[in-house]
Amino acid sequence: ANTAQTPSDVVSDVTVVMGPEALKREKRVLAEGLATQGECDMMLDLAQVGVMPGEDGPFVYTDYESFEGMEVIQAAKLAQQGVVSVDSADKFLTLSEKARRFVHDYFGLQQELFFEYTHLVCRTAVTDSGSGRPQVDPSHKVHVDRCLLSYIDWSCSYQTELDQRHYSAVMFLNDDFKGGEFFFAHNATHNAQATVQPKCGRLVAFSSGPENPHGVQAVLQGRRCVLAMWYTLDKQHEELPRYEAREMVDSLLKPEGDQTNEKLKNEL
Ligand SMILES: O=C(O)CCC(=O)C(=O)O
Ligand SMILES: [Fe+2]
Repeated sequence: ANTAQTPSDVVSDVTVVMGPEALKREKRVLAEGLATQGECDMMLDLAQVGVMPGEDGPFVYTDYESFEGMEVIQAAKLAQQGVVSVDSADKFLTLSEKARRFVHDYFGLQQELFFEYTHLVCRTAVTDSGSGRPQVDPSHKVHVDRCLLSYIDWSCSYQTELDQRHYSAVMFLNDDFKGGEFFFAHNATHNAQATVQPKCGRLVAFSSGPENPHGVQAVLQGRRCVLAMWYTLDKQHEELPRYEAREMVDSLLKPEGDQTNEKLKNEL
């Protein structure tokens, strides 16, 4: 089994717990240690305050869950407004950056790997759904991140708004909910081929193409939050608002003392 230490020097506290053998395919990895409990709690607090209703359409839609997500720029703006802590917006950026570096190093990429989209996402079970939920009603149907998967012949059609996605990663933030397992699917069925239990600091990463159909089992109780990330090798599709978010957060993080000194200098 691929249980070797991470090849990454940069992300040294991360351990690979499942490789291609256990996960049944190349270009799949499960790692732990991407975030501490304290860091997960900060992300959960951020999600609690600021997640906006999602507009993610039919793939995530089920009547039995609500789906909400927040982008890094939204977190930075909320920090600026004093609605969320600057530290949590900063953590959103640094945790996702840590994940990106791990994915880049683990898959041995020679080229730079850019963020394409970063999303803090929660799926919450409707509390009064009772036993009405259909037997097969996943939180997120089997899909491929890079193309549109046909449920008739399992072919993948490439669409301009998706096909720049080259790698995907999901950092789990909590486990206090029922259901919500992540799974890789067999190519031509919805059945799980390898299942991953969400847990704070755990990261599943994979190449985004048709070799990696995957989904999320129904969240039956509680709220499941993750940091979902898509990366691209194509700089043209880089997630530019990250730079703006980083600048905003950096200026908010500047110690008070510095500003006072600036003021003093100006007054002298
Ligand atoms: O939340 C997860 O575990 C995976 C979500 C996912 O596959 C997606 O949003 O594309
Ligand atoms: Fe996905």
